[in-house]
Amino acid sequence: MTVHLPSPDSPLKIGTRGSPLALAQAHETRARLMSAFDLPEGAFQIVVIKVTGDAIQDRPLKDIGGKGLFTREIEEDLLSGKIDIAVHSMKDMPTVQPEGLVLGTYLPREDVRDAFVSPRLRTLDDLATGAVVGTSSLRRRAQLLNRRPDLQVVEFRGNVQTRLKKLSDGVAECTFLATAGLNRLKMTDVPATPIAAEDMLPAVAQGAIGIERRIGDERTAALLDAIHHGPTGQRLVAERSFLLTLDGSCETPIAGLAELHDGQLHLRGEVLRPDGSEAIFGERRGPISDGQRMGRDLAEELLARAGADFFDWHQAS
Ligand SMILES: NCc1[nH]cc(CCC(=O)O)c1CC(=O)O
Repeated sequence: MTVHLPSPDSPLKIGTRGSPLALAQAHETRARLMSAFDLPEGAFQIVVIKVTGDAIQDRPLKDIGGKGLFTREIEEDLLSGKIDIAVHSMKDMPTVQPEGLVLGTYLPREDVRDAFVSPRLRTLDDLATGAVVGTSSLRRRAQLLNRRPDLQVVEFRGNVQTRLKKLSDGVAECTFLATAGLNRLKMTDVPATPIAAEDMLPAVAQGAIGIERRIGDERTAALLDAIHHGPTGQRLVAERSFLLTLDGSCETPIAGLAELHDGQLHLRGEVLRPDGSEAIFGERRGPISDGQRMGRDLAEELLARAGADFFDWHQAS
């Protein structure tokens, strides 16, 4: 099939949020497309889309709309044709896309691990009894409190600089960031140490960039085919199937990680009570092509072990 290539006269419009990480991811996507088809930069137009979530920095995400909040407006521009592709952090993406859109192209995954960020300390074990830690992530909060019920968790939002300033001001002893974000932003001077997945299982799809397009836009489909990273796709199929079956609202602390070893898929998953009082972990190993079934199967196991009242708390408020 001949690919109808974009050109400066008919550029491919790449939609993205305006945060430094989102821009870095859009630039990486453009660079991969340029080299796959030997195209000039002018064949692409990066369109920055202002989204509500970025403008609201002072309230917890879950209070202003949660997952989907950062993507809904971008998806509207994709559907209307203002942009041709949307580049996303897969961690922030709902498991189901709006009618008319497909999200199935992935760039090679970055480091999946969370990072322990502190100007003074190196690891979780360095935290004194009762130490104050900063995070707004329900998952990280629950995982931390599960291991260390003595810790005090305070809300921490904002960009990396804001958070580092809060740490140096003594607001908290440490915070947590995805290592992938730090790497993609080349923030080598941030005092961050990766945390093993065994100690803090990452969020589903952490470190993965996904590219969304309109169904039926065959020119774009052919372009994206050339930069798709198959192994990342196989891992994400299992992780997102796990998440879909758990029907995780943004208020349920969920972690999940699929890895490929010796031609096999290894999927680990965890659900927690928000206060960390209980964590339920499970895993599966199987053929790579069984990822979707394994994700569903593991989620069903965790749901059964959790029991009906495990998720009740979030209807109470
Ligand atoms: N929820 C925000 C978000 N979405 C993606 C990343 C980092 C990059 C990634 O995981 O792909 C982050 C920041 C963080 O968790 O530190």
